[in-house]
Amino acid sequence: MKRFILAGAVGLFTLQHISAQNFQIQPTPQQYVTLQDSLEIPLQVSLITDKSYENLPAVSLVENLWKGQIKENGFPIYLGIQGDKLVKKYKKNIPNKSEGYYLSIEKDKIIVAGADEQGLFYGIQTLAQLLTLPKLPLVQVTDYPDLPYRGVVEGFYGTPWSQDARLRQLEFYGKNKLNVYLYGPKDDPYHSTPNWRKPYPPQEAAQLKALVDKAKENEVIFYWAIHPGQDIRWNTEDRDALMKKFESMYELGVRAFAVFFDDISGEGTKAEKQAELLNYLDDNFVKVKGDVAPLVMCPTEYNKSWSDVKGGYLTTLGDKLNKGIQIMWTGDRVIACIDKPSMEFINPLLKRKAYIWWNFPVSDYVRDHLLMGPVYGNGLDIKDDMAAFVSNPMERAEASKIALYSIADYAWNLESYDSDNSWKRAIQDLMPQHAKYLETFAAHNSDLGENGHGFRRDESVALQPALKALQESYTKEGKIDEKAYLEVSDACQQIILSADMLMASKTNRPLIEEIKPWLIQFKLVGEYGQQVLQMIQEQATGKTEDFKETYAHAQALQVQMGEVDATYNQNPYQPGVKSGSKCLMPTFNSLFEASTIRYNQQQGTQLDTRAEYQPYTLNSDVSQLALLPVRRKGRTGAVSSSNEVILWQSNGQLTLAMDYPRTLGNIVLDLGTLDIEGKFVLEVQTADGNWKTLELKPANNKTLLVAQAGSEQVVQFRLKNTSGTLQKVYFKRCSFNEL
Ligand SMILES: OCC1=N[C@H]2[C@@H](O1)O[C@H](CO)[C@@H](O)[C@@H]2O
Repeated sequence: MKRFILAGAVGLFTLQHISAQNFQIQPTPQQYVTLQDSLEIPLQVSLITDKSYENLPAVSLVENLWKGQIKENGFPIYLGIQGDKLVKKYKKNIPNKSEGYYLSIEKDKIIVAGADEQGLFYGIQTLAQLLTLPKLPLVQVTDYPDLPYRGVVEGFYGTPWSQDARLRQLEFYGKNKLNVYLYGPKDDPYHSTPNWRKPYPPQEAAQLKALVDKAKENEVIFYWAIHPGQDIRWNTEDRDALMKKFESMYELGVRAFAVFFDDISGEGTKAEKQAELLNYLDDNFVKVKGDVAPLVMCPTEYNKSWSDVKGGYLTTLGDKLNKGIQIMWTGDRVIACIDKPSMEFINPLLKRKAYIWWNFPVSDYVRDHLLMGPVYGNGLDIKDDMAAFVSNPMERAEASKIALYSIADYAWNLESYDSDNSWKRAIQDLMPQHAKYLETFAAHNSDLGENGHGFRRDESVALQPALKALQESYTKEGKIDEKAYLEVSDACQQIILSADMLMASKTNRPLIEEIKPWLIQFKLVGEYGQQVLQMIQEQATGKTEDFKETYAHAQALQVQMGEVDATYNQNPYQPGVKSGSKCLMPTFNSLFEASTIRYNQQQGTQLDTRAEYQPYTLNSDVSQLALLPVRRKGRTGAVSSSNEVILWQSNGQLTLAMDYPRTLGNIVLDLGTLDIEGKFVLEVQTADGNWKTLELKPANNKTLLVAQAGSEQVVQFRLKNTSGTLQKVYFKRCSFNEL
């Protein structure tokens, strides 16, 4: 951010943190100048503004800030928009940028002048933030966004956000200067196949109307998206059905529309047809209505790893789609940070700036993890390369706000973005009373764990050196690094304290309710860490009589963690509750095992040394399957499912190997189709090394297939594409149970 030091008649304007708390305006403004002075917050104000602004969101916002204290002879606040007589003399101060504003707080008046009505609204939002300080600092803020569209696409798989969660989100977007919300929850049947052709029933329609109104109040463009591709027919009947659906949404007040063609297969994936349909909508709906925002579309090839440039899908869209239509892009992979090379690849193909759909903090492919860490990894030098930056969040709306706060910060002012500083402010904003505790929780609940996309995040960053030192000194030499020991021990205390304080918090209950399973687990992780620290201490100092009980206590905590993981959040994809899974738990488990091994050696005992054990190993030469994690719960094993279409090459295979021969019961598959005859073969290798084919039978009225593994012990099983050609299937389920 550019800050100015101006010396002038009224003395040196110097920069200072406006108040002790290192207060910062959010998002970080392009320029602000603070004077060496402040004023008491005016108790009564008078609004001087053009008559026609009465119903503007900006004016309602000011009226809310001084509820009932708007009086004729109050402290004057001038509200204007570039071109008004009222703010004529500030003409040169108002940035010539859409959504820009100039805010000046002076001894005898406040001026808020917007480049447009959105800018005026944002100037008031900034004023609202300054009003949270004890006194109003004298400032001059000249501000505007780097990107024209910034916001959220509710585009994840899983439980759609509730009405209340969405209303809170829209308020949050207003406060953080995010101006776009794209409504596209995959599991809303009226958004996607098969009911996209039907109008919303009255209750849902009323709820959507309420969202549209709330969005308007917060200067957020409410995009309603449709996801017709899985069963759309390229004929006038479906085209008219789509127009009719758009019309019904327009009746509800929707003035911005999107068409998503992601994660589909078959007829709907044809670029020429997609372009033809969108141009038709553009010419016959958007342009006819005149008050509708530019169309946004999500392509089927929405990331580089899936695009076949020579195949021409992207260039067809780039060449044929009307120039005003925005085209979304998730980057080099489904889940990837966005940088200059990514933009240099896609923009020439689309012949326009890509509209970035950033798949973070979405967690619908790692549903047992929370993504509460800092937002980092996107380029700070690409503000002129993107048409938009919208985030696809977690199905947990409140928990997503840590990331969304920073995404707002990044997208408004890329060059000044500082991920760690922004993350801390996001946490402070979400839970002012318990920021310290929420920061402890968020710091250790940020990585995704192993996943099919291979996307990872830092976790437990501040504690990593101590964890590493403790683990190395003990596992290698049986010695205890005292400094590291104390640091980890304090951290475990902090973890337990934070979990308890957050679970009992009276503020932000919606957030606490969302993350409660993870808070329960987090506390157990802290307690487990304490017991493991005691185990290595007792083993190293020869306190053998205590070791056995501490060991038993640690095991009891392992059992409880297993039960939490088996009880909460039991979705069919990545069930359970993982916490501290990248650094804390692996370290504690390795110390548990190492101290038990040493104890057994010392005492000649046979205590079970396994902390948590994974007997199944996945191997695959199908790239979208190769990294999928395998989970074991009790006697059931399951490969994590994928949301997208799998390009399964001919002879491609997936194998699941056992650590030693085991007797399996059923093997259950769901490839999104029953038509696998002559396409896929399932075989098992028995302990004698022979392979035998298993018969897969439909198991329900959908696409589930089941095979009996037989009574012999199995070393591995394998699913192979024997069709001789590429197969496009889903990978919704691959699970098995041990007898
Ligand atoms: O259009 C981009 C896109 N569509 C899918 C895909 O990204 O992966 C996301 C993360 O799994 C998922 O939430 C989304 O619905």
